[in-house]
Amino acid sequence: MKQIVIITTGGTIAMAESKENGVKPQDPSALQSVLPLLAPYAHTHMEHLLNLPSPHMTPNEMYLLAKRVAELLDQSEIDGVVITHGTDTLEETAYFLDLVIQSNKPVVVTGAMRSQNELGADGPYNLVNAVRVAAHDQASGLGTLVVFNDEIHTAREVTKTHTSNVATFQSPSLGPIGHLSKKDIRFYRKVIRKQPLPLVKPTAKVALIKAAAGMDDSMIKWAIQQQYHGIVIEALGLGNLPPAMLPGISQALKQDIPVVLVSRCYNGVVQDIYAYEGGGKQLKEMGVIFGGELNGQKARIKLMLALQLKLSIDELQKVF
Ligand SMILES: NC(=O)C[C@H](N)C(=O)O
Repeated sequence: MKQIVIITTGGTIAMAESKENGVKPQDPSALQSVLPLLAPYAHTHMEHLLNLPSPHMTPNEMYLLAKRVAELLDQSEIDGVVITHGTDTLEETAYFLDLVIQSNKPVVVTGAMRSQNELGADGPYNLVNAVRVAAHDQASGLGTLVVFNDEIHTAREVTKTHTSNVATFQSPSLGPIGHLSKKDIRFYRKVIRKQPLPLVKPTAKVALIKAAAGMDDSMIKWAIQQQYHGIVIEALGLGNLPPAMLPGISQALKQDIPVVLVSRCYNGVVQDIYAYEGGGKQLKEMGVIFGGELNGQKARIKLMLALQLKLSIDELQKVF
């Protein structure tokens, strides 16, 4: 039987609801009540690393978590790691791990939409499924996975799509890479992993700005004044911006602040196709980095990590 370590970090899966006080964190040891349910699938051990609502997670906690995951996976007797996490920033932590963990052993992130004492609590079920996936031979070499509501998603593609539904995690462009049924687990496609980035403490400040009709460059200029080290812009459609945002972008680039462009559309990649003012062609010529299929919050995590490498704009474009 495989040996899987479960690291708890907080989130609704570690919370309970009271009628007077709403949903709040609990003693994380309550999660250990799930351990007997895991016995048919793997030998498990639980470590309580953090007990945070996931809006309190920062890149520093992501780094501490990644270091612990890497340390555990280096041990030959450990076959995989499962992490329980709040769902609000789960995709950011999962993607952070995906970018920095070198090991091919399974890393699976899960959580819950309903806390421990709510009707239909999904935490225990998701945790059992996460351990089932982490103990599965085909889960190796796929990067960090997110297991939720009977589905297996890659950290690169998955995003939280619903404020409350238990089917909140979706991979809009490509769908899940696998499904769990009562009897088995099916994987449907392979994953092409990129070269991992170094596991370093991310100290760079990266702003995330969403474009909208009629916006100007005041937020970009504010980010420059506040000495942000990088800026991610969620652009319109295929990768286009209102012209009034461009002077701020030029200023950022002149001051060697990289600007990464992704789309506010949740499907597809950004490309330099449109040739009108503010269109992708002009942005590319200015030196804006195109962030492919990533959403804004993930491009921000990647830029934070990539900035530590002190790369040129051209080299940064290759990383993206
Ligand atoms: N379902 C959840 O876990 C949401 C919670 N607010 C969190 O992210 O910690």
